[in-house]
Amino acid sequence: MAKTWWELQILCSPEIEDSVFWRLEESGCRGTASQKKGNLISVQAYLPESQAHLLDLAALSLCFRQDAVCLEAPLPSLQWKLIDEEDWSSSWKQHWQPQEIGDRFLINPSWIPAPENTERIIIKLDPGVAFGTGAHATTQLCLESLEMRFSDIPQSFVGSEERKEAAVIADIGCGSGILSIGALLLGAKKVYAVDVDSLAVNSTIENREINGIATERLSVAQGSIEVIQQLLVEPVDGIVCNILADIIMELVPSMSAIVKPTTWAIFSGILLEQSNAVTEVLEKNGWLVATLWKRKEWCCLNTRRS
Ligand SMILES: C[S@@+](CC[C@H](N)C(=O)[O-])C[C@H]1O[C@@H](n2cnc3c(N)ncnc32)[C@H](O)[C@@H]1O
Repeated sequence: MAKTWWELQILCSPEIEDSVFWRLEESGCRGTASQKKGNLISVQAYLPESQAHLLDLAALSLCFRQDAVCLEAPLPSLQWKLIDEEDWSSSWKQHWQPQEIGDRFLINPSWIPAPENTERIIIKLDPGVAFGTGAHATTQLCLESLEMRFSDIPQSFVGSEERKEAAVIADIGCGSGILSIGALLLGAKKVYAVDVDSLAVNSTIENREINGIATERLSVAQGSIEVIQQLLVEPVDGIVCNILADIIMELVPSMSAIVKPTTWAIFSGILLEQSNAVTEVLEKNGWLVATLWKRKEWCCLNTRRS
């Protein structure tokens, strides 16, 4: 049976854009994108009809309004309508534009010609319904951390074995595959990408093809760390894991099975107020938090084995 989606359109002030994204993410929305509309931000998101009733949408609208009141921002508006599967991707595509991230990346929607006169590394993406367009702070922090890992040795890592030798990487919660592809384009030798969501797995496979990456360099499978463990010949050199804090804390103990003494890891998807709890779990499991990078209310922990 054809799937139907709620198309949500939120018109809000820039101060609450991030909390709107956060609420949408928590509600299971996919394909979230935003664009400027005068002084306001228009945020578009999609939710499978089966996952939300009208009352849920009304509750979501109330949350947006409460957030705005807390932040003393103008009240946002939320409109919704039902659309068919065929319409949702074409509708969403109009709202997503190329975006520069960090010093080196340009995320280019696959249906827009990529610029030729750029020195940036171009990641071509059609995330479909998977998370990972690069619009979210948590993804940006990971891409920037990967840039750092693959750049010349920053002072703080002099003497360590981290950086370019870190060639085999695990991407846990790959979504659209944006981080896997970013790591490979920066010079990683091989990435093992996993996601519990089959739609994300399909999206990563599709984006692997769009970017002309050889199948053997990007292995994609449905599942989580246990799947990587089965596929691995030897421990990984690096891990990227952009999932919510609660899930990260659950997964950390089983990561020990895929690492070696020099493995580094980038953990993102963590709200600032959750960073202490995550750090505690990491330290108990043999990780040392080297740096905490923050953007808006999110943070990303750059770690290595202690
Ligand atoms: C926030 S998205 C990150 C997507 C992409 N890596 C990025 O950085 O934009 C988190 C992804 O983790 C997946 N996920 C959630 N729990 C997971 C688990 N236990 N193991 C593997 N993947 C998981 C979700 O399906 C989702 O695609």
